[in-house]
Amino acid sequence: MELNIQNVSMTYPNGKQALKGLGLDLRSPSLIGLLGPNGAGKSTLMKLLVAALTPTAGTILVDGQPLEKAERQLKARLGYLPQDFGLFDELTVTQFLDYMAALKGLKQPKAAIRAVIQAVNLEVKARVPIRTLSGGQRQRVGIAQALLGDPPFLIFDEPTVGLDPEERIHFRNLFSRTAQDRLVLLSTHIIEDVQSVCDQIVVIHHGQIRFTGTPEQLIASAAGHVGVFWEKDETQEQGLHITARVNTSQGVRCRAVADQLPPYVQAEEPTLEDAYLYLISREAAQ
Ligand SMILES: Nc1ncnc2c1ncn2[C@@H]1O[C@H](COP(=O)(O)OP(=O)(O)OP(=O)(O)O)[C@@H](O)[C@H]1O
Repeated sequence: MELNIQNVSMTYPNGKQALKGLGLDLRSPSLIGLLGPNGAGKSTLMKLLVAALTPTAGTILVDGQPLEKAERQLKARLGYLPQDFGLFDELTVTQFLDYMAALKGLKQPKAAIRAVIQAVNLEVKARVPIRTLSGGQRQRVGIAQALLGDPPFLIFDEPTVGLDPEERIHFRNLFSRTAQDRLVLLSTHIIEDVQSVCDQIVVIHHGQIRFTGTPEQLIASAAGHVGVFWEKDETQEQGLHITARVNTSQGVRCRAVADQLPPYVQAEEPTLEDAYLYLISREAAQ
């Protein structure tokens, strides 16, 4: 499965330009992490990819065919978890998935439902009403419906928002297993979500793509731009973007990113989070 996004722009009817001349090629198998601050344009891009919105300029190709012509084929091969996903609270998990299976036109709904309930580890909740589930369990139902029918292309928009760390780890493992033979696009602003599982990262900011590559490449791009120092006075922060500050018994220890580190900052190996913050802070400064 291959998606080519060519010079795509999206301006909402109120005049807000959410995406500006985006270009991106996505190919399976891959687990792609789409990172960006709030309002960067991540959800807009995902809505374009599932044909819930039409771009105001540019082209999206699905296996070489324009999306508007391939829309039906795309939807038949797509599992989508939108950011605001409404569940039918009075239905049980199984009843809801049965309904979704019917919408998807699945031939063997029972076996498919059993498989996805197992995949998201919700066997014990299969027969209880959705209204009784915790936030994490509801999110698992959302993921289960996206997985129904084993689609080769999956889009998850902020799937781990509101989950506790243990649930997030469970999801990461699930995504990584899922992506072995598919194209999975995962949008998030939680770096740990992409760090351990994504083979590709796309950073989007102010409606434009600022980086595409592997996590290692993003980390390498920040080498020499990350460091730590003991804060003596606040003027030291000038020209730096402080990413962490810890009060210790010996004083305040700061971590910072900058184009050029001043002599009192001791360089450190960047983490993925440092590299992401460095990229975003540079954009903000421009
Ligand atoms: N229906 C809409 N009408 C007008 N403007 C919109 C609409 N939807 C989104 N926007 C604006 O477009 C920009 C991009 O929004 P989008 O939801 O795609 O960002 P995002 O990266 O998904 O952010 P978040 O992480 O907060 O969900 C924002 O400035 C947002 O306010």
